[in-house]
Amino acid sequence: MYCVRKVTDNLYWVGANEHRLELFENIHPIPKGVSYNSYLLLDKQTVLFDTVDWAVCRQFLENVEHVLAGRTLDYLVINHLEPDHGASIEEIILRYPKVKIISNEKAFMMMRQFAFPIDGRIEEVKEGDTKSFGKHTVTFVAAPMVHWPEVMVTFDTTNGVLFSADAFGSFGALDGKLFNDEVNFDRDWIDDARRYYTNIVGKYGPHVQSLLKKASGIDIKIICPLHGPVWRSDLGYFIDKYDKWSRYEPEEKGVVIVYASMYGNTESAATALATKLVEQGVTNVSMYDASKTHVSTLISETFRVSHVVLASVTYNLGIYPPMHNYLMDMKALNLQNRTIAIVENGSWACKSGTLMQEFLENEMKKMTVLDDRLTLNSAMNEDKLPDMDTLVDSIIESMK
Ligand SMILES: Cc1cc2nc3c(=O)[nH]c(=O)nc-3n(C[C@H](O)[C@H](O)[C@H](O)COP(=O)(O)O)c2cc1C
Repeated sequence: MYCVRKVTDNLYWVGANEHRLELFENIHPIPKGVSYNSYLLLDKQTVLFDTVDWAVCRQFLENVEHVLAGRTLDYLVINHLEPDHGASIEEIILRYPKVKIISNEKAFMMMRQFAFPIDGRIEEVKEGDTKSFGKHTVTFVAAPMVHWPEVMVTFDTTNGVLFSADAFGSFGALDGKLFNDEVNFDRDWIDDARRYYTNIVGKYGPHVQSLLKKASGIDIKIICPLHGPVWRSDLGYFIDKYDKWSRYEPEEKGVVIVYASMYGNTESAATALATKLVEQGVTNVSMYDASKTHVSTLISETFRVSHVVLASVTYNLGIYPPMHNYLMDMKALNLQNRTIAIVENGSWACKSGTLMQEFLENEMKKMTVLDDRLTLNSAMNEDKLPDMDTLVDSIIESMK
């Protein structure tokens, strides 16, 4: 059965939802699923904007056929070639053999690498080019590394619709809803949207900044991303989040405590520290076990707040592996501009604190490590209470 939604006059969502996939990009858990969005414009000519992942191709083809209602497909615009959007290109070509594909040089190069039969049907565009399909005229805007190097976004100057590729996307299946005003985004979607942005696009903050700069010069009315809700109201809310995330600015003053503990003593110290912070009025505190929390959530939470406490045991003279993995991921995603407090534990040769500090200061950018480190020898005992109090004071002072 087809399942489509009207976005605005002559424009339809023909994407599909995925509920069975465990791991997006075979890394990131998506318990709430994901949508692969594709949009079909019925103008004098018919234009499809991007395709979908192979897993939902059947549903997608049914949707396209339904909206076309007997018409043929004239154009396919590819803003982003990554296989979760480009995998169904060949199927579209097979069904609509006269279709012409509009994209840029890099995307066509990749289409050939992926062995799509595109020759004889390509129309190459570059930054600033325009194309009219009848009533609608679109402009193509390069957005390199707003996830992959070939990415572009397409702006419909006739109705203010921005086909934004992976920008402004979210994890989460739509399940009948389509628009941001049909969901409670701030309650039900923002955490997944943040986890999507920070883990998928987070590394490319400066590139997102340059896209935002270009976008600020155009009158956008509707944002059609390739995943998650379509934005037709309150655009500033989400643009502001993107601006903060891509500048590596925290959204909130708050503390995330990430602890790594084998026998519970470091965890117990982390809980005592959290309690003292809350008692002193810092209530925006969250705690995560590095062993049990997927690193994509740790990353997302670290982007959210201003302060992070890293509490780790020493493990064979090193940092405990899940904590080390989290630090490596932070570095890979270019995360910066946070204040870090360190709690270390060791039963005979405590090394984790110094190693974490060296990593933060030497391998990452603009990380402020507080001087007052808390060092535990196996467990948090009464004699360490003054050191913990000093660390708590230091965190609170740095939040002012
Ligand atoms: C496999 C293993 C390796 C460890 N290696 C070290 C080490 O190299 N140096 C050290 O001081 N403590 C080491 N420890 C002790 C821990 O760092 C920590 O003090 C102890 O596990 C208590 O903390 P916890 O209850 O939070 O796990 C090791 C513990 C385990 C189980």
